[in-house]
Amino acid sequence: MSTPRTLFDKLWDAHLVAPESPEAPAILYIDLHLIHEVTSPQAFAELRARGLRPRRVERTKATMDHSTPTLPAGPDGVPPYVDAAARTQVETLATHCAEHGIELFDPGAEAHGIVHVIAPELGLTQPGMTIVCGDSHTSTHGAFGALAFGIGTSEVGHVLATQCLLQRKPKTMAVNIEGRLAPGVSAKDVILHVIGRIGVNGGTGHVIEYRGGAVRAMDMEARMTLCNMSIEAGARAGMVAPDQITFDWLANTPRAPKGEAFERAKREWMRLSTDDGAHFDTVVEIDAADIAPTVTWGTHPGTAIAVDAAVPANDDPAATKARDYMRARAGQPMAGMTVDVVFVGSCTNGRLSDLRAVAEVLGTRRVAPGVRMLVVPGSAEVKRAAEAEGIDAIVRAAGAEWREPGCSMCIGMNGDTVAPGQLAVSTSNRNFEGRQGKGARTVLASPALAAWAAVAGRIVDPRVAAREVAA
Ligand SMILES: CC(C)[C@H](C(=O)O)[C@@H](O)C(=O)O
Ligand code: SF4
Repeated sequence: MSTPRTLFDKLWDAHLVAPESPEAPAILYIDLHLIHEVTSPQAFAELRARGLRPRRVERTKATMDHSTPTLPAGPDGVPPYVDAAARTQVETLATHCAEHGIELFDPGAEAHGIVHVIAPELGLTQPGMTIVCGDSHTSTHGAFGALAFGIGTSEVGHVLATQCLLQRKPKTMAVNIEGRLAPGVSAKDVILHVIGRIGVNGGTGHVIEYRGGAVRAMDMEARMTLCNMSIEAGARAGMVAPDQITFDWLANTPRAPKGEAFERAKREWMRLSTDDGAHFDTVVEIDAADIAPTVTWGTHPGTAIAVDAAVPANDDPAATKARDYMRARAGQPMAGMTVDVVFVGSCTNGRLSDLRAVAEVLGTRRVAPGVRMLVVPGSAEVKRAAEAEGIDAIVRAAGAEWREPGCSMCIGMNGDTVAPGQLAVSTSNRNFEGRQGKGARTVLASPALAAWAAVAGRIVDPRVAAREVAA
């Protein structure tokens, strides 16, 4: 009998061009290379300087998302870029794609939006693949049982030129989430809880496999939310073994194999799970029943606590600094904090199920006076599907802004920013100082919690809010 292997081991072995040695990292074959406007310009410049051309253009797909405006183009047809640099960045990618024959999903295309939203919905992301992108949240694609991770700009150039990547073999971590999630607890609460437990460096050097009954019960969008934030725990990648839920999703995507080819692929995909008895370097056990609606109090995602908890009172310098920046008092309950902005969107929570959760809370309610709420679908497809259900109408009637797809206020590169000192409840993945704008204070949360915060004008426990409404 051969040694039992983890899902990660199987993917690693299947893509190994040359194993690692003490002198050199392993060489891995890359099945899908996603590129966007922020981390590709220097890579293309490097190629040109060396007289090289992309090796496998059909395995390279491009999109624009970070610097693209979320307001429609003016009468001149030019999108309202925040500045000339943003426009140049976007136009440079278009030029590079045209020059090399790389398929580009630009705002003019039917399919466009955030790279980690469009690749799965197109079916470009498939189980068993190695997927890289010059973007840390590439871990999202691991939800399909792919080995997917972010790479640096010089590596983008390397992959463009060779379709291969130099990598040291990471360690493996199992995060077992057993039991059932309580009502009102979503995948976002789960991943915030996990990061709160293991810390922002807890996954360093590891590839995480999320396992257990609570994960198996999640739909694909929830699994993507889970894998998306693996990087915020320091992990190289996150993954979930593919199953019938994965195959059903893929069957409805335009680029997945069709007919007999799909059945053949599915037979291969079904082998992509961790063998019984396979060894993980690190194992973390989580009881799903322990997970509450979760928020962050500080300036990194590891500061996740239950929404009914209080800002910790520990007096180490980092905590003091974070409390000062957040203008939060030690011992202050999270619930009740005044909210200025609510952002719903990003590659973490900008999918249809997320917008449905928001619409369900909003219903016929209105955003509290003085609160600005921005709802940004993750892709054109998400936007179309949401509009077909009337979600845009609910959002607008509530007094919130309904935008074009893109990264938007997750990172603020396109001009959608939070003003200095304002507190934003955000469904995105990073609450670093200045992330959403200079001096902006970010509280990470699920879509449902964000929507309740918009309605109340303060942070509220969605369980309490739902109970009060029902009473
Ligand atoms: C701009 C890009 C390189 C960056 C990343 O790598 O993740 C961004 O997407 C982010 O979320 O901070
Ligand atoms: S939505 Fe946010 S996290 Fe995702 S790729 Fe864009 S900037 Fe990065």
